[in-house]
Amino acid sequence: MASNTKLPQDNLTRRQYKDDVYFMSVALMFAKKSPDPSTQVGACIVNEGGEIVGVGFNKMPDGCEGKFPWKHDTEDEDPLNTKGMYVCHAELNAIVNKTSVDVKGCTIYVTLFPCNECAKLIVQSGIKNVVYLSNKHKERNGTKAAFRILDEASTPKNIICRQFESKQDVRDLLDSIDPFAE
Ligand SMILES: O=c1[nH]c(=O)n([C@H]2C[C@H](O)[C@@H](COP(=O)(O)O)O2)cc1CO
Repeated sequence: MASNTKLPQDNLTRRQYKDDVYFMSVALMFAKKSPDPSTQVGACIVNEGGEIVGVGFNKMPDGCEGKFPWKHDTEDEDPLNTKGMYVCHAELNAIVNKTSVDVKGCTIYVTLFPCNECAKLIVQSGIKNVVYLSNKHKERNGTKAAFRILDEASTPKNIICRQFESKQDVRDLLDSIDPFAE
């Protein structure tokens, strides 16, 4: 990215902006590992020193792969036959897979705006920044409740939640990778 390029989000430093592009790219790559046939979500947690301390994607609980349906709740009226009851969200997996003692003060990059359950986890774990890409489920009550949780918690806990706006820079970064370059 040329140094005179206008930052898409004016309140970000150039360093923060570049970090956003790198870490959202990591979250997107992990999303590709998700077996969910309809929505693959990835999350990447970064500490205040700029180190990745957790990654995750949405998947069934360990040992339960292939044992529960990937059906959406619109496809079966019995909730027990739908994925929502069983799937572990990307944020949960990233938090429980952490390589550090805790994730206090960290930033979570997530490819989809968190649901209410993940918003609770994020707040309780001490994560300070949430950077999300898509908000395709904004009409869902879970998403609306998550907004409320993050918003209300932001005053005492200083949580900052913002949308990632640099999709083209992620494409450019990933396109520029040549694993065989000398
Ligand atoms: O924050 C999230 N993190 C996350 O991993 N997910 C997962 C759960 C499901 O596997 C999938 C959502 O599926 P769908 O878009 O078909 O409702 O994304 C969903 C959300 C928010 O809804």
